[in-house]
Amino acid sequence: MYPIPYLDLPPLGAAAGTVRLPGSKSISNRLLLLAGLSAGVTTLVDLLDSDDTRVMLDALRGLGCRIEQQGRHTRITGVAGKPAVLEADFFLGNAGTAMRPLTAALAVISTQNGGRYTLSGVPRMHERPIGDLVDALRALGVAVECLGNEGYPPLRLAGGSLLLDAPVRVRGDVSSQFLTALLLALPLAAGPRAPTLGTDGSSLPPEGASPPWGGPAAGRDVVIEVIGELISKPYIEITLNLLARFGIAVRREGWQRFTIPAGSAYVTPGEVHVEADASSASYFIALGALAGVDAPVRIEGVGAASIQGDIRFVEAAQAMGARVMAEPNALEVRRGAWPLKAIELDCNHIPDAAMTLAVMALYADGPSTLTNIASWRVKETDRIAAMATELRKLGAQVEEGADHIRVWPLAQFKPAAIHTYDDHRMAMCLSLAAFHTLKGAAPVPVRILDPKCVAKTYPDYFETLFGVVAADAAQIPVITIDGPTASGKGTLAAGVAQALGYHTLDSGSLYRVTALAARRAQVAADDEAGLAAVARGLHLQFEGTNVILDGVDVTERLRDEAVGAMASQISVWPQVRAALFDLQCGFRQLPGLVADGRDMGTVIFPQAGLKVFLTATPAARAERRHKQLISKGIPASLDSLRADLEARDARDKNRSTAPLKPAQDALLLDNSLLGIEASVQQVIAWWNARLPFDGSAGC
Ligand SMILES: Nc1ncnc2c1ncn2[C@@H]1O[C@H](COP(=O)(O)OP(=O)(O)O)[C@@H](O)[C@H]1O
Ligand SMILES: Nc1ccn([C@H]2C[C@H](O)[C@@H](COP(=O)(O)OP(=O)(O)O)O2)c(=O)n1
Repeated sequence: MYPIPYLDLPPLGAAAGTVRLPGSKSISNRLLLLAGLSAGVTTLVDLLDSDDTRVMLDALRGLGCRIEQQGRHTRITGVAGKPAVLEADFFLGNAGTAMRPLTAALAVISTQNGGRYTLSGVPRMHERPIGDLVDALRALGVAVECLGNEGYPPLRLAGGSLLLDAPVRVRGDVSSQFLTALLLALPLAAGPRAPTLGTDGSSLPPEGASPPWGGPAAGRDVVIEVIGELISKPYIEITLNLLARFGIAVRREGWQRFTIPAGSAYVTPGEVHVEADASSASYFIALGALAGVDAPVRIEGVGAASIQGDIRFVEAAQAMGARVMAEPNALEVRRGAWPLKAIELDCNHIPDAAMTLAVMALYADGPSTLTNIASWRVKETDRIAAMATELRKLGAQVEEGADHIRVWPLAQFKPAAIHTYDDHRMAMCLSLAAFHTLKGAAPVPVRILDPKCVAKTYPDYFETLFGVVAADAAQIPVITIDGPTASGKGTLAAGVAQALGYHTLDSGSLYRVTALAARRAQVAADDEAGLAAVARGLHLQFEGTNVILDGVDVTERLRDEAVGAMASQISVWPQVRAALFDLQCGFRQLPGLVADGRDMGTVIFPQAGLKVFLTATPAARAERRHKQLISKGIPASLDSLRADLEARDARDKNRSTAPLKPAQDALLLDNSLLGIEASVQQVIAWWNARLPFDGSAGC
């Protein structure tokens, strides 16, 4: 995940490779609730790990479920429909898949155990309507109070008595999640009730409940009727499918009437595998259609056997020209028609994945129209408005209606800072606008603001994307920071890289590790050919900022002054420098690089977008190095450090190959009196001034 204010995507080219997607959010949260309501232990394999599932897990813990997580397995010990917790406040973030079903389940439970529960979320959650569910629950006899605006969370559930003689009626034309919520919760009311015993052993109704409080001993049929035309039917199919796996065989008459049979009780199936998220697959299906030119983009974890409605996004992508090969549990996607073919599509059956089509439409051969998408307006944000606004920033012509969007193709993209509205799908969809595969168009980058919003369903989305796309190396941004020893290059490079989500190259560590390996192999500091052979033969791995030599972490060893001194000596040899050239260039990877050393701007990355030459007075640098060593418990003398540092400066500056000197176009930064954070901010400001994004766009 990139927990940074913005992530810049350079122009992207071909895509190929395999992605393994995280588990489905819809399936994960439904399974969690069902497992929590069942008796006994349910093991969920490959459960999605995201904000929304964490919210649901926390709620289940709050109800008294035991949760154990180990590797790919999550074990949930359910409360058998009877949580002992009678009062609790649940904070559910912006997770609609937690808010709706938990509201229904806790409503029924509160009528049965006299419990008092409140459910709240982030401000956006309090703007997302839940009135249709509240109306249905009130008609059912539950005391539901809207604590803010009527028809919206936060809610208080305060018992009541269930009136089950007439069918429960719920609207189905705004969101199918209300029906899902009732289907998941009402088996609690259909099953046989064990009587509650008074202290004297007599059968008592729970406090606050009026008869009939428990229903007949054998249970009763619970009938749900849908008012209006039910939307997003595939999500109801998922709900029914998962209920069946927990032993609840709902009888369905068309899409209007659903009967939960008398005596129903949640029975854990033991272990359940969570299939990958079909909505998340849509970004990689689109990727294949846009950029799967030579080899396919292979998507594992979801395929033709999926129970998720969004798998039908495949048909939409095919209609736009994608070539898709579907296996039961995997998909392979390549570009077919190019440009893509414009479509006009009723997207009621794929509301979430359809957002991806709106961005694909930029690459089509005419205007594309997506209809029947009114539900977009009540999602994480008003997605029709948000999509129209952001596509227009890219330069596209967009028509927006109450329940449709029309997008015209774009010949030349504008660099844009894309707002994501705390909506994971906005971030993931709009990342596809970074592809520049249209003939004659100048490639431009895309800035995604608040990229961490993808954590809602796909925390590693961008890392996965970068794993399967290629970019022209010249398009991958590089910032170089050169300067003398102890000027703070490494510290500054790390700070800048962290702020931008970029990789780092500590080139000095490569000279240091060569020096260390040479010492071990007893190759002398003046044996140029021998040293170059050592450099070429290094077996290195990099784990974050740690350097692994021959399988051993040598990061700390590399900082020894003796190793540093030898590094300075051996770095004068042209053959050694040449031997390390390709290794250094290889660090230029998506989404960008901050490289520090002596010749980053002059020799290794002469085309870098920003070159900084960092200096500080010898006194300040000696002081810093002294502090650094003392803090690590390494004894050091300030005078000898300064003498050593000046000798090293002289050697680094005066060597004939790649001497230490500012590149002609480098910006000088003397940080003798400038703190670390201020130095980082200065470099970021210089960097942003060189980028084509509108600086006022929220970062
Ligand atoms: N701007 C600064 N002000 C004060 N101390 C700094 C500053 N930048 C870095 N330092 C400190 O100086 C020491 C040397 O920094 P380092 O990044 O290792 O230098 P280099 O990579 O140039 O050898 C570290 O202890 C670091 O925390
Ligand atoms: N790009 C580079 C990086 C380092 N070197 C050499 C010169 C330095 O004295 C050594 C060690 O570099 P390093 O950056 O780790 O050293 P300091 O932390 O600045 O003391 O390697 C180089 O010649 N070219």
